Amino acid sequence: MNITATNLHFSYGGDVVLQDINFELNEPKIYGLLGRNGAGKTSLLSIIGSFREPSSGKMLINGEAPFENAEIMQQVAFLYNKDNSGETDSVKTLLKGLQIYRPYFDYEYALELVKKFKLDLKENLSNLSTGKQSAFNVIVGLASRTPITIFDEVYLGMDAPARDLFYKELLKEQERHPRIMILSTHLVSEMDYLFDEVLILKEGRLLLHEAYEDLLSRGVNLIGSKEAIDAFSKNKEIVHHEQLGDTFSVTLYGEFNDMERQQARERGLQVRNISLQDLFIQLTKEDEDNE
Ligand SMILES: Nc1ncnc2c1ncn2[C@@H]1O[C@H](COP(=O)(O)OP(=O)(O)OP(=O)(O)O)[C@@H](O)[C@H]1O
Repeated sequence: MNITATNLHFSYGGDVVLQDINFELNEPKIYGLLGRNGAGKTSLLSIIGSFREPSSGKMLINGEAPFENAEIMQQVAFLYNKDNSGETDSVKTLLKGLQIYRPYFDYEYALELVKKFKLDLKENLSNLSTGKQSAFNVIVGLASRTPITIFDEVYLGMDAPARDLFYKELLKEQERHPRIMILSTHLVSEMDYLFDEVLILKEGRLLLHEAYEDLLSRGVNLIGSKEAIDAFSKNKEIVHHEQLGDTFSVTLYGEFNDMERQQARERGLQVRNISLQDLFIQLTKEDEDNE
């Protein structure tokens, strides 16, 4: 399977929500889609999930536009925090029903997960707690085994042990049945270890798309004297800087190789790699956050 976005734009009425988005996801990997509130994550995922159409440009799945495309829709599961208040069916009835239109759905596996997440099969979905309804979405996404599975912040209602269970199941599933999994989140520090690749949206634009390992090696924090820091941040992208008394600290984004690290240490600088969460915060900072 592959997902390709080319010069994709999307607006709600007159409001531009996504601008000039270009990327290709073509391997069965776990992709983390990060962005601050309102960055456009749900809008982008709903286009992949056949819920919406781009205003211009293209979103193609295996070369075809997903919108109202029945064949493609069977290959994609888009899970989000749905309002289930009108739902009158039990968990069991709903899971059984999914077998009809989800060709890869594994009912036995769904039952296994129901036990693990401690859901009551006979209970109406609408009567479950918020966290258990989120767990239901997680179960549907995992057991659907669709070649493209999208979780749009479904785990937000779940408590920490339940989220942990989800992450573990996700990794096991990915090993057994590799697929394109896209997870949107702002729980970056909790989920970063899951990601093979990371996409960051900022104000409707794709800021970056990189392998997680590469991304981590690009974020470096230097602490020390102004002179030494200035020398080492020349020609680098400075994403954050601050002064604490006589000590300066900068966060750089870009190649910072072993030799440069060694030289920086020799000049008395502390050199630290930064976490994806820190990098995310620095890269998606708005101008007013710096004031
Ligand atoms: N149904 C809608 N009608 C009009 N504007 C909308 C609608 N849904 C979203 N938007 C706007 O689109 C922009 C992007 O929203 P979107 O939900 O895609 O962002 P997000 O990154 O998923 O945010 P969050 O992390 O808060 O869920 C926002 O400015 C939002 O106000």
